[in-house]
Amino acid sequence: MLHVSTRGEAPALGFSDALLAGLARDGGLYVPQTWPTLQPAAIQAFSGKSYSDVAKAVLGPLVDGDIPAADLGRMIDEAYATFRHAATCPLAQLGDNLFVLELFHGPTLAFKDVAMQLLGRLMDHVLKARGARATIVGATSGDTGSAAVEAFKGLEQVDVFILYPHGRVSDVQRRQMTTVASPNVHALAVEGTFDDCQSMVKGMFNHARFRDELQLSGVNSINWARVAAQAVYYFTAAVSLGSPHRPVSFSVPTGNFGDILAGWVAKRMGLPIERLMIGTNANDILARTLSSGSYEIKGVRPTASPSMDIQISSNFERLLFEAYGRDAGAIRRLMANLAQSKAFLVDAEPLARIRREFSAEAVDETNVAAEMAETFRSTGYVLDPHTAVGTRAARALLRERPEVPVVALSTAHPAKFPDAVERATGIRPALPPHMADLMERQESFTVLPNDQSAVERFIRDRGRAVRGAAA
Ligand SMILES: Cc1ncc(COP(=O)(O)O)c(C=O)c1O
Ligand SMILES: N[C@@H](CCOP(=O)(O)O)C(=O)O
Repeated sequence: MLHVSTRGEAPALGFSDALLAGLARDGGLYVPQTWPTLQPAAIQAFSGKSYSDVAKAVLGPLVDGDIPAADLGRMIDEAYATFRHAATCPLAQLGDNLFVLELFHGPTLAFKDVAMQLLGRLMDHVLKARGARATIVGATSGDTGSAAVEAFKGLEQVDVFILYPHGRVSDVQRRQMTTVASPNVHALAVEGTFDDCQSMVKGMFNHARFRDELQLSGVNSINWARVAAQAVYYFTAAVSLGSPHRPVSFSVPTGNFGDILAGWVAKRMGLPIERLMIGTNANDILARTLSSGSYEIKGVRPTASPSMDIQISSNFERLLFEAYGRDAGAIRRLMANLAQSKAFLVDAEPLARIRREFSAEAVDETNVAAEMAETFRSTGYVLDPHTAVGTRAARALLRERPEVPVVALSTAHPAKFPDAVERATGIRPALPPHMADLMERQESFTVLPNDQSAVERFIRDRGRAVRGAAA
């Protein structure tokens, strides 16, 4: 199976090449040329299976033999053996037809581990098979970075550079990135926002000489393999609630749109998902876009859910590509408008298509705190502030269709955001034992200006120094 770019001007690539490429050479994002589908009987057969076995069945047709099935299966088993829960991603019930899908039982306590534990193994496997090396650059608002550092630390084939917004991630998130004493891992505190970090990463991919010289690779959800791996938990959750015979809706705390796009992919592959609810925090660009059709960047506001303090939702481009009937020219036009005037207008027909499958709800800071407090008071369950956006938005779906179960994705463990959780609930959640000494560990990071050439210079010098030392 080949993968095509949403902008239509980059070479079509197989799964392994798309995995290493990250961003397409025309600035677009890779998607499979066609969507494989799973028949209802195959989906029903997931009932009672382990998370790893469902992952093999869902990812098999997406990888399509590009990595031998036995190797893929072994890497899937190893990736999910790192999770601390027997079900990998268990469901908990908060109320009538309201469920939370706990995606935070991996090593760094956020949903990113689900894909990243596999991605690290896949990349290492492909690079070793080719006798190649890669320089991974990633932008993070806190969680992708920690998951990437954990998944790639100590690997011989890669140097990892993670850009995060200086002073805008939680202490736990920062320390997860800055206390890993591994020579191939570099935490870069950029004097800017997450959006600045993300556009610098995209800028590096679009700088052909730098990209080729350093053999750049990406671990953000611009990398198709990230989204593919995240589609799996929609299947496990829906099947445990009676799918494919019973439709289920999902509510997803959303920033870069990768997680909810994975739900759309699961639906495209045959999972009967009724609605996909985009939950945003006060950075509500996607909620505004769904209601008005106008995607308009207004500047980021810091919130209690910092990982979602994002304006440029990269993966929305993949949805637009589908909503425009895979018209890459239309996507190039929208993205050129975005680059030029920080806005674009979604045309009426594609907007209607998006609205047929997606709803959106913006949850402001008062309601995020109220959701954490009320949920704790009524159920004893402690939500992290990102998950609270998802459950609050889920309640809006339930008001419309109380008979359809809604699964809110729980994207982070509350201990990653102890200050916000304590303010809302009075409870200060403890870190799990494997991270108990996190606050005492020695930190190492470099502060860099919000300037692509300065960051490129650092990466070029440091990558070379590391490779020199290893030689
Ligand atoms: C804890 C948490 N929740 C939600 C999100 C939003 O997910 P996405 O960027 O895939 O929309 C993020 C960041 O990606 C996150 O770290
Ligand atoms: N919230 C994310 C932002 C990056 O998202 P990604 O899914 O595209 O990697 C983070 O925690 O870094």
